[in-house]
Amino acid sequence: MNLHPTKIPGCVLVTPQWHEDERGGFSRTWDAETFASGGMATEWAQCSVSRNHARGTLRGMHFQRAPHEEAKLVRCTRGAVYDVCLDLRESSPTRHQWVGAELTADNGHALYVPEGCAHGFLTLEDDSEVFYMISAAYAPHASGGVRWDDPAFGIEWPGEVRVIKDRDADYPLI
Ligand SMILES: Cc1cn([C@H]2C[C@H](O)[C@@H](COP(=O)(O)OP(=O)(O)O[C@H]3O[C@H](C)C(=O)[C@H](O)[C@H]3O)O2)c(=O)[nH]c1=O
Repeated sequence: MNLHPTKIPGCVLVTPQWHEDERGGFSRTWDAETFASGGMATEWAQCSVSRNHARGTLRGMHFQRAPHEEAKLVRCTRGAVYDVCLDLRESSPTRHQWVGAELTADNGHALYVPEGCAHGFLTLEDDSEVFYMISAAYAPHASGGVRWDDPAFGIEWPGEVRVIKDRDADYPLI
């Protein structure tokens, strides 16, 4: 497993280090010691999965309000998604900046989204599935969101948004 810091402090691309033999390959996807060395979550409160029927499905941009902020390790376990971390931390030097990564079942890449950032993804294939490891218990009353297409952020999505929940489409512009 390799950690690749991004321009957003605390947001890390995690890539597999395959141990291959005639059967295939094996790679670590998370371990407490490595994540601790990177200042990342070493405990998880829940794991969740998101299934998406169609290419062009957008979920996001979601965050959890204090004291229920979530750190997330997000990976695509079927198909492909374009995953985005958006920095909303008041004191961050990269506030309102974003990073994106193509996560696919084939590449095995994962994006670590630190607390205080919003997260969202656009599916790039039909029947794409996303697996989350999340550092805090689900707190629906603390959920919030910002617009995927807010010009204040300028997120460059690599495809048409064809399916989006009204709740997500109707978040106010900041
Ligand atoms: C997030 C969540 C949802 N739910 C239930 C609540 C609803 O009945 C149903 C769908 O919830 P929602 O529409 O909020 O799911 P998404 O739009 O995929 O939300 C997620 O999408 C973005 C991209 C994220 O990063 C978060 O993981 C999360 O906000 O699952 C739960 O029971 N537990 C949970 O942790």
